[in-house]
Amino acid sequence: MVQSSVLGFPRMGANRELKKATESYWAGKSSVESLLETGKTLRAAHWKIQKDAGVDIIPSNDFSFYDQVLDHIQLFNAVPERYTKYNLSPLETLFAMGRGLQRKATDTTEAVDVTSLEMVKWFDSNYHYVRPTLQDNQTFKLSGTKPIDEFNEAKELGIVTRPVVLGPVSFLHLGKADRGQSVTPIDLLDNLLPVYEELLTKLAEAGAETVQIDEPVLVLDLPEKTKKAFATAYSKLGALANGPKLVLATYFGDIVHNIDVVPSINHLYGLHIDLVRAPGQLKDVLAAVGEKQILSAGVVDGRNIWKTNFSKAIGLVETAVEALGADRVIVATSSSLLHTPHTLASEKKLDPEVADWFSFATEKAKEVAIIAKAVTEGSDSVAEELKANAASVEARATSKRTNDAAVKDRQAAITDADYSRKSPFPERIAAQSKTLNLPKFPTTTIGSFPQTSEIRVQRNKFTKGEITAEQYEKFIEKEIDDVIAIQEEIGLDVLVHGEPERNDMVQYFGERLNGYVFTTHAWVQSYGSRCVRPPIIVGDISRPAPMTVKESKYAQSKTKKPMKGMLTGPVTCLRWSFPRDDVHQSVQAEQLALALRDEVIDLEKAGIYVIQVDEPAIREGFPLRDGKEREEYLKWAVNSFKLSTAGVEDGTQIHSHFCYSDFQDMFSLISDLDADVLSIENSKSDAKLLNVFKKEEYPRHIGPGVYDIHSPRIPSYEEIKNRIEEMLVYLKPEQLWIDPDCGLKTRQWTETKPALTNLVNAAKFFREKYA
Ligand SMILES: CN1c2c(nc(N)[nH]c2=O)NC[C@@H]1CNc1ccc(C(=O)N[C@@H](CCC(=O)N[C@@H](CCC(=O)N[C@@H](CCC(=O)O)C(=O)O)C(=O)O)C(=O)O)cc1
Ligand SMILES: N[C@@H](CCS)C(=O)O
Ligand SMILES: [Zn+2]
Repeated sequence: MVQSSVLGFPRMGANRELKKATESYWAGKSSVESLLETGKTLRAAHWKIQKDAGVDIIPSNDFSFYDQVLDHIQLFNAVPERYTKYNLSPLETLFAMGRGLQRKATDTTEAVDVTSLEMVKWFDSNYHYVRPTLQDNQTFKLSGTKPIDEFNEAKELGIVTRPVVLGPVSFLHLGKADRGQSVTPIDLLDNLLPVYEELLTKLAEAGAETVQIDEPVLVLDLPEKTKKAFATAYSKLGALANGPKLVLATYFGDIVHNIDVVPSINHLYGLHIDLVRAPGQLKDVLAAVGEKQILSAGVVDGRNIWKTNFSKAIGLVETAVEALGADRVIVATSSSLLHTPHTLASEKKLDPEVADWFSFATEKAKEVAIIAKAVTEGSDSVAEELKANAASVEARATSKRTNDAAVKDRQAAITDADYSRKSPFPERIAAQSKTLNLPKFPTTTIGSFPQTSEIRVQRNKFTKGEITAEQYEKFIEKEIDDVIAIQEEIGLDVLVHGEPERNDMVQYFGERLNGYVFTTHAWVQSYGSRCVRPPIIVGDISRPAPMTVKESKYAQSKTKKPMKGMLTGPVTCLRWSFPRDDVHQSVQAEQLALALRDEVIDLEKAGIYVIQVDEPAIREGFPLRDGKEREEYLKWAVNSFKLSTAGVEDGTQIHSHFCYSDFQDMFSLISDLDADVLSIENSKSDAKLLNVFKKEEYPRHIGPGVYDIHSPRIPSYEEIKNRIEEMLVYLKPEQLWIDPDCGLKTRQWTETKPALTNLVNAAKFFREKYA
């Protein structure tokens, strides 16, 4: 019999209960017991959803109060000493690593001041994990029981789950040496394996027959040493006297380039592959799996919201069954469903025509069960479901909503000249110096200011029709007035309007563009307690009207300082939406670029002479593996940015922003964007990363973020000054801008004002030093 399985379920809850409980606990408004109880309730609810959907193999330990990789850091006692020295509780330590902790001394406790660990993109997704940060003399110890406790918790509810554990090779490969340390993480494998042996044995003792061990790094280009580590690790973990059966899970790509690793793991019970992202790997993998090994076929997309095409999925599964037999095939989600929203049932406002095309986590759980049944018992056993699915797939393929001839005509008329600014950078910056008249070390922020609960409440009232458009507009104008006054008081040079009118930097644009639909409840975790509600691209994209001009123009009218217009770039709009799967991403990016080009030109016409086009997702879109796909991506991603920005005069300054600094393998892309000013994340990474800008003699302006905005802690004046000093080793004073490393929407004003005051004072120090 073909079984069905889910690799992981979203943990926030249908109404983001986990986010609300966590933030309430952080704010001191509710107890730790109440937070733990919410976690328990959600886990039970999610197991039940999957059981009711008919899923045979249900995961546990996919839940986390912050991030699953961070859980493993704590589970293996790989917590740096700067966190353990405060004797915090395990949960407090977890959150301190995730988001930093700054706490004044009390009568009974000492003061705490510690920054967070680095947070990085989970492969090419908009989910962020906390990076294992390792020491030269790193030791590991099993120091917790979370996977076992959660397995037992489900068992008590009558559900025998398959625990999910991040594999040792991925844990180490995704980690890094701590600042000042030089360890190559994979060299720590021998130290780490005994901890896995103990953990797996304990899981088996608790009754876990099978464990899903995630090794997603197998889809990457791996150094030889890392590839060999698979054999070392799994010859031990797959042969434990009393260990569980292991299903090694890979996702987000194919493993064909690492197929020589497969023989070293084909004594394991099973192997999971992502057949949504890489259906072409099936043949090679079938030929390489072990004689008795199970293949878990990931045919239901864990990364997007489109209904599975049953006919295609069944075809793939049947190919596997023909080769291996029904008992050796599992129908699965392609990856964890963490990246999909909870349930389509919450969407009461979606047009039924398009709602019928979607499937969220709860519906996807049903899909794996239906596909498994179709293959096991024959299509007659699920005839109704197959018929409805085929009708839905056909309706989408032929819908008028997907095609707009005017958009296609405009794309066809694009010329080479549309991609280039009028003059090269030296002439542009000379013109910009005249229009903008900025000091050395100009200061700015990245766009958003705190999204206070007042802002959210007013927006919510407006959405529900409880206040009029005029009342809402007045409220937004007042917010803009306030942030301008604050920025002028602090002494920033290039101001922003603060983005109070935006729910999210992508959703906001999605709601204003043709070709998109948006949801009311389809939240997806981005990091920690933060969630996004990606809009959905269903058809060709165009801009019916200006999207940001009113607010930017208003803001500029309220200050003599330059006001920066603020847009989200085409690649980021694409990647942080749920994209179409029937049209290449480059086509969708080009359509977005044309819409944004019109917006950029309209902003300039309205008197906005600094325009930032954010492209934080351009890095995560970079294909995971070296090769042709990367070359193609570099071309279309750069072109779409240039198409959106190149329509302005020389004196208009184009900024771009990326909240990461991992440039080594894509410096050409950064440079080719031809933005006048770049602001990048640099606060958590080693300033040496800037070396690439020095080495490549980067000619334009750059603002490497001087502090980490993801943490509530306030950076001191000295700290920022030291950071700038470090940057000046790599960058010329005349090219350096001073800014935080991302927008301030997630921060409180009590954190923002002192942090920016310290930032401006630090810039003034260098202005005098280099006067
Ligand atoms: C910069 N980043 C972003 C990423 N992706 C995006 N799509 N957007 C980003 O900004 N990726 C990388 C980084 C880091 N990631 C994030 C992700 C999310 C946030 C964030 O602050 N999220 C907010 C939600 C933002 C939002 O859409 N808010 C809406 C709805 C607010 C709401 O909850 N309303 C309530 C009712 C109102 C009330 O009474 O309070 C409700 O619906 O129940 C809005 O503002 O209108 C979050 O809170 O998680 C930051 C960085
Ligand atoms: N302008 C956006 C960029 C975030 S990446 C903001 O400030 O929130
Ligand atoms: Zn950012």
